[in-house]
Amino acid sequence: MTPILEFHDISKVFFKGSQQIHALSQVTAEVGDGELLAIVGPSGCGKSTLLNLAAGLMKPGTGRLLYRGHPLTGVNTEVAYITQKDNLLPWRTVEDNIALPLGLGGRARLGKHERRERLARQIELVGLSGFEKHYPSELSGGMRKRAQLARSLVYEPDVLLMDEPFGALDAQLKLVLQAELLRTWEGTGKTLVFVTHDLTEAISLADRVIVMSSRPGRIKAVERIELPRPRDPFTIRFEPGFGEYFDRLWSALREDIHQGSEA
Ligand SMILES: Nc1ncnc2c1ncn2[C@@H]1O[C@H](COP(=O)(O)OP(=O)(O)OP(=O)(O)O)[C@@H](O)[C@H]1O
Repeated sequence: MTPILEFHDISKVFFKGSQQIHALSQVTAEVGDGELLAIVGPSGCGKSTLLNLAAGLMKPGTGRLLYRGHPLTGVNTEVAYITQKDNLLPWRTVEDNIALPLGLGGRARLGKHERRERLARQIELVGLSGFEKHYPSELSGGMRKRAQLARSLVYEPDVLLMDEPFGALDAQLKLVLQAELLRTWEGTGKTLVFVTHDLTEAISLADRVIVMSSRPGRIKAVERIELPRPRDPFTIRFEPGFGEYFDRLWSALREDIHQGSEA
């Protein structure tokens, strides 16, 4: 596995007035090029902080962070980041929201025709055809997530970071969107880092699952998920082996959930 992201002995402390918050402690981990990595852990253990570091939105306190073998300095323009917050622009239509990254220049600078084609392809891929002219307030929660996903994928980033993208959705819709995400990702060779509280979701989607301890977040366990692909999130939980993965990961997670959770 060639690493695309490398966290070497990373610690991160936040200062809030006189208070110090030790978010991460000596985290060493790699994300393989083309891998789907899930990160689980109790609330407040530093999962979003890890994604913020990977996106170059903040710097590690100590330790080294490499992207494709080079130290990351500044914002990482090779990644797309779906944060927990829904940040669709309310005054733009679905189509204009999704097209936003295409207007930002860099390698996304495309001709008019290619731009229109790529936009239409992406809208179709996430099942939003017919809703191009709608505003975010006119969409359901699931549709807004789809629009966010399309906006992140439209400029074809090498790495997609997703912070609990389906956390607030009902169980059925979550399964539908997991299936769509897998269909969109499988076979692309792109890297996906996915933070979730849901162990079943982590096992269903990921090549590897990292379990973090309660704050300060450390890597507590790493499990390679050898379930076959393509996967169907509706049925994969009934595959032989799924239960064993669940039991092992849950026993790593359980004690920290009870003692350290802020939820
Ligand atoms: N900018 C900041 N300033 C101060 N403290 C912060 C900042 N960002 C994060 N923290 C603190 O660092 C800790 C880790 O936060 P982080 O958001 O990474 O956790 P998380 O595992 O993603 O949590 P959750 O699962 O609840 O989203 C928390 O205690 C949080 O309050």
